[in-house]
This record gives sequence, C-alpha cells and structure tokens, in this order.
Amino acid sequence: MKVGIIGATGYGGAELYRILLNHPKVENCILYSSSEANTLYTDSFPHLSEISNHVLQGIDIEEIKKNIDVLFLATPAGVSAEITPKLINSNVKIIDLSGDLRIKNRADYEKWYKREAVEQPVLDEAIYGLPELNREEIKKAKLIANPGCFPTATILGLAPIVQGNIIKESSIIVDAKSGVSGAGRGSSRATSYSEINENMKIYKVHEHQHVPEIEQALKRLNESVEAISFSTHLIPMTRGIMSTIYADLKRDITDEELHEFYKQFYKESPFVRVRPLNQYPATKEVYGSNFCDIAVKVDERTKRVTIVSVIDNLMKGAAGQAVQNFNIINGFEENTGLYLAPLFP
Ligand SMILES: NC(=O)C1=CN([C@@H]2O[C@H](COP(=O)(O)OP(=O)(O)OC[C@H]3O[C@@H](n4cnc5c(N)ncnc54)[C@H](OP(=O)(O)O)[C@@H]3O)[C@@H](O)[C@H]2O)C=CC1
Ligand SMILES: CC(=O)N[C@@H](CCC(=O)OP(=O)(O)O)C(=O)O
Repeated sequence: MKVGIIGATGYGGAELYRILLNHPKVENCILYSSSEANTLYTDSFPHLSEISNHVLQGIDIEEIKKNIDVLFLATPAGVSAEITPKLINSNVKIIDLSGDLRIKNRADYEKWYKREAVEQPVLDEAIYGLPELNREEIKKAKLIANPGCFPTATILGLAPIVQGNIIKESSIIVDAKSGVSGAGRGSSRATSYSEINENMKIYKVHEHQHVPEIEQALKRLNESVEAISFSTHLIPMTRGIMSTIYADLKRDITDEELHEFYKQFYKESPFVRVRPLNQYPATKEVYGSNFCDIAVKVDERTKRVTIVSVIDNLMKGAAGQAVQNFNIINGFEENTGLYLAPLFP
C-alpha cells in the first residue's frame, strides 16, 4: 500500500512513521509538511538518521489523489475540516487523528472545540474508529475518525459496565491524567520543563473537548447515559494516560463476576488486556505498545466500582490505533505491524 502522512513533523506523525516503517503491507510512505516542505525528515527528527532518507513534500491534493491509497492526518483541529472534503469523492481512504470528525453533532463540536465544524455530509461518512466497539463498521469505512487519547482509555474502561447495565448511568466520574506528549510537539508555557517538572496540574475543568466524544460513545452503548464528570491532569512524564473511573453499582456483583464479565467482553480484542484481579496496571506497562490495560475492583463498603485503564497516548491513543484501523479497513490482521511488547522500564 502507498500511504501518506500529513503532519509528519509532529509527535503523532513520527509515531505513525515508526510503526509504518516496519509494517509488512506498506510499500511506500510519503511524508507531507505544511511548513517544512523540501527539507529532510531527519532535519526534524535526527533520531531517524540513517533510517529515513525522506524529503518532506508540500501538500498537493491532486498529487495525493494520484499516489496515495491511505492518508493519515496527524494535524491539529481544523486542518482535516479543510482537507477531507476535497478528498471525499476520491479513492483515497482517510484516517484522521484529530477531533474534527469524531463528534456527529456540529453544534456540540463548535461548543467544545470553539471552531467551525466540518460540513454534515462529511461528518456523516466518518466512522468512529474504536475497533473494540465498532469493528464491523470500520471494515467498510473509507473515512475514519480516530478516537482521542483520553476517550480511548475512558470508553474502553467503561464500555462493559455501561452496556451491561451494571452501574447508575448518572454516577460516572472520570479522573484522568496524561503525560505531556499528549499536548503535541509545539511548545507551550504549560508544558515547559520548569512548569511541569515536579508539578501536577488540573486543566480544562468542565470544558475539555473530550467530554462530548466520551458521552456520545457511551450513549451508543446505553441510551440512559447523560452527563459524566471528567477531569484531566497534566503530570510530569512524557507518554501515558491513566483514567481512574468511579461509578455506583445498580446491583450486587462480586469482583470475580465483574472481572469475568470484562474478560468475556474483550475476548476478541487483541489489544485490551484485562488484568488479573488485584493487579493494577501502570502507564509504563503499556509504554510504546498498542495495549489498553484495564483493572476492575468492587468496593463492597460504598457499593461503587473502581476501574483503572491505561494506554500510551501516542500508540493506542493515536498512531497505534490509527494503524489498527488501517489494518481493519484493508482486511489485514488487526495486529499487523503492531505486535510490540511495551518498553520497560
Ligand atoms: N499527541 C497525542 O497524544 C494525541 C494527539 N491527537 C491529535 O492528533 C493530532 C496531531 O497531534 P500531535 O502529533 O500531538 O501534534 P503536533 O503538534 O506534534 O503535530 C501536528 C503537526 O501538524 C502539522 N500542521 C500544523 N498546522 C498545519 C496545517 N495548517 N496544515 C497541515 N499541517 C499542519 C505540523 O506539521 P508541519 O508544520 O510540518 O505541517 C505539526 O507537526 C492533533 O489533532 C491531536 O489533537 C490525538 C490523540 C493523542
Ligand atoms: C496533555 C494534553 O494537553 N492533551 C490534549 C489531548 C489532545 C488530543 O488528543 O486532542 P484531540 O482529541 O482534540 O485531537 C488535551 O488535553 O487537549
């Protein structure tokens, strides 16, 4: 396959490149840049010296239509809204890592992302690319809205109990933490070393753009879900997301039953590892891999459940999941090029 990456000079783009370089079905990878065309990729990423001899290309829609089978967009919000409509009637399949195509309701997108939404017919074509919940739809898709990092960890942590009608839908509380690579490569004061080292910050309180994405996905599993409480924290590490989730139980259930229910729910999903009872995943245990590791525990005293879900934000939270979707839309084994053990320690 001939693939293209727009936004190759960012973190998501570099992670896509790292995976696709070793993907047995990828014959050629063209890397595009809006600001660094005609320079060597290794000027942006010296760690790829003697691995990549790619020259970054300017973005030319007609050239993409001719030369690319699958295009990855690893670009900030707003870019896909411009590029995707121009390719929608071509043969190019698109996997968009940004939030532009994830939220079906345009008014919701505009409220939470504070920018104009893509036109409705394009949104209607986009399939939400969370394979563990949507595999059959993804198989037929031409346009994939790759999920956000926090939504991936959170939705996978909640899906079994939400669909299984085990918790009170109005009681969901999500306490999520992310490493700083989640904010992208562009520098900002909030992610500068001196501001994040030995520090921990809550941010976007009650206004994080991932709230409507998570609620939309949970509502598809159980229409009684309304609003969730969701808070995000920046912590001093490079990669990793941990979503710790709390909810009130509707009925009595034991740890063993709940654990077995999760195991069954994800039995066909190669990238979800439901941990043994009383073993809780840490972010480093999925570092550099496409795994989402989940642990569940019932609190007998409060009649609540605690769920812990961890991913690597650049892998299962972005590029790894995008390649998982690439495999599914092309009929390849879901884990092709992705069967990577986590880097540890
Ligand atoms: N980082 C993460 O963990 C996750 C990121 N995402 C989403 O994935 C997308 C990429 O994120 P990330 O790689 O972290 O971001 P980065 O900021 O690291 O990279 C984004 C890249 O987009 C390119 N770009 C910027 N403006 C334009 C434009 N107008 N037209 C075309 N290309 C442009 C830039 O490359 P150049 O200047 O060379 O064109 C830049 O390198 C974002 O939408 C992000 O929200 C989703 C899940 C997780
Ligand atoms: C640490 C950090 O800043 N993370 C980003 C997540 C970026 C992302 O995934 O954004 P989209 O899903 O909107 O594309 C944030 O919280 O906004």
